[in-house]
Amino acid sequence: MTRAISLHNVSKAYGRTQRAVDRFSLSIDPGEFVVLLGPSGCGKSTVLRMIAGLEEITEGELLLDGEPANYLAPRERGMAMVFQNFALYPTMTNRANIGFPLKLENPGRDHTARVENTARMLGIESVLDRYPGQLSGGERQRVAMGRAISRRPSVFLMDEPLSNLDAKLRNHLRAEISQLTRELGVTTVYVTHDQAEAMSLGDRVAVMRGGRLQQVSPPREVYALPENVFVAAFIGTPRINLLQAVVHAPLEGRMSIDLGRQRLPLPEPLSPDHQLLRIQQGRQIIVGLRSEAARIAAPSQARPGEVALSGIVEHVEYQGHEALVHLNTGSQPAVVPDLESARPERAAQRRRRAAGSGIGGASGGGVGVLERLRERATGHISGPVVALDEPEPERGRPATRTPDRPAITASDLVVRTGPDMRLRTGGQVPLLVDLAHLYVFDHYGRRICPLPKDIPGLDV
Ligand SMILES: Nc1ncnc2c1ncn2[C@@H]1O[C@H](COP(=O)(O)OP(=O)(O)OP(=O)(O)O)[C@@H](O)[C@H]1O
Repeated sequence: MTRAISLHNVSKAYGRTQRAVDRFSLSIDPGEFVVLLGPSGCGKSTVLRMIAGLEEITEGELLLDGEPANYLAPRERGMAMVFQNFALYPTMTNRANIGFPLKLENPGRDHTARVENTARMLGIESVLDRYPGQLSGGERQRVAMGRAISRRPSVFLMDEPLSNLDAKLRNHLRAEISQLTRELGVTTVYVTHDQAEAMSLGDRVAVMRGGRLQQVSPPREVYALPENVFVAAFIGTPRINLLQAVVHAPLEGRMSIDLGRQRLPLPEPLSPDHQLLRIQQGRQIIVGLRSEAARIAAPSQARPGEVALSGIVEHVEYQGHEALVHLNTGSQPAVVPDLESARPERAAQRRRRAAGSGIGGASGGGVGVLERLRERATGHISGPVVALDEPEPERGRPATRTPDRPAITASDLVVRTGPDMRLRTGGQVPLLVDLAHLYVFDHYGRRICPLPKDIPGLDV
C-alpha cells in the first residue's frame, strides 16, 4: 500500500521565535519520490517530522489519502523513517534489528522469512547474525533501511540517510534506494542538502529556503527553469555564474546588458524574452550564466546566438576529465544570501531537540550561547529573494560601486574547458556566451528571462 500526502499552508513555530516552516504547501502522489532540498536549517527535517507525526503542526493541514491527519498518532500513519545516524540497537543482532518492528506489531508470529527476504533485497544476508558494531557504515545503513522496509510501510521518510557515508558508498546506496523504492512503489519523502543527490533521486525536488518552499519541479525543470536566483544558485555544479548587470536599451541602436567593464549585445531581431527586458532599462538585474553557457573560443568561431566577451585567467581547477577556468571579466558577482547558511551542526541541533523533548540527558548548555549568536547572525531570511547586496540605484542610472564595497573579486565567471587546454594565469582569453542559455533575474531575484515557455536545454 502506498499513500498520498498533502500539506496545506503548514507552519511550525518553536516557542515565539520565527517560524521554522512557514506556510508550506505540497501534494505528493502515491508512489512518488519527492526530495526536500535546501541549506542547513531551512526546515526540511521539520517538514518530514510533521509528516511523521513526531512534530506538532502549529498551523495548516496535513492530509493522508485525503483524510485530515494532523492529530493522527505516528504509529497509525503506517510510515517508516530512516535517519542519518542509523539508530540501530547495538545489543541486538542485525536479524533482530530488522525484525524488531515486526515483533512489536505481531509478537506471536515467526518473522524469519520476511526478515530474510528483506535482507536479500538489500544484499545483507551474510551479516544477519552479526551485531551492528561489526558492520561497515554502508552495511549498517542497509540494516537500518531493512528495518524500515520489513514492516512494508506505506510511506518512507528518509532524513539524510547517506550523509554519514563516504562519497563512493553514497553513490552506490543512492542507486539502491532509488531502485528499491521504485520496486516497492512506496511514496518516499527524502531530505538532503546535497543537490546532486536530490537531482539523481527525486521524481520532483522541493527546494526550501528559510522555512519556505521556493519551487517544486522535476529535476530537469528545477535546473533549466529555476524560479528564482536562490534555486538557480543552489542547483548545479559548478555553481551558476551570477553577475550584477544593467539593461541598456537606447531608443535607437542595439539593446545590450551592461556587465560592468563589458557588454552583452542582444541579437536582433530581439527574441520575445529579450524584448521583455526593455522594461528593466536602467534597473539593476542579475545575469545568470551556467558554466556550459560560456566557452573559451575566438569571436571567429561564434555560432548563431553566441556573443563575444573576454576574461583574464585567474585560476584553473584541474578536474581530470575537464578543467574549470576561473576568469575575471570585470563584472560584479551577485550575492545570494542563505545559500550555505552556517547553521549549527546537526548534532548540536539534535542534542538541543533531544534536551527540549526530554529525550536523553545532554543539555547542550555549554554551546548554547555560541549557537544562539550564530543562529541570530544567520537567522531565517524569508520573503523575497534579495540577491543584490546594495540598494537599488536610482532609476535610469546604471549602478555604480560605492567606495566601501569590496573590490571586484578576482574571478567572476567560471567556464569549463577540456583538460588539455593550456592557459596562462593572468593571460586574457576570448569567450563566447550563448544567449540561448542566458538567465535574467530581477532585483528581487525572480526569474524574468527565459519566460516559462522557453526552456533552454530541455527537450520537451
Ligand atoms: N526542537 C526545536 N526547538 C527549537 N528550534 C528548533 C527545533 N528543531 C528545529 N529547530 C529550528 O528550526 C529550524 C529548522 O530546523 P530543521 O532541522 O528542520 O532544518 P533542516 O533544514 O532539516 O536543517 P539540517 O539539514 O541542518 O538538519 C532551524 O532553525 C532549527 O534550529
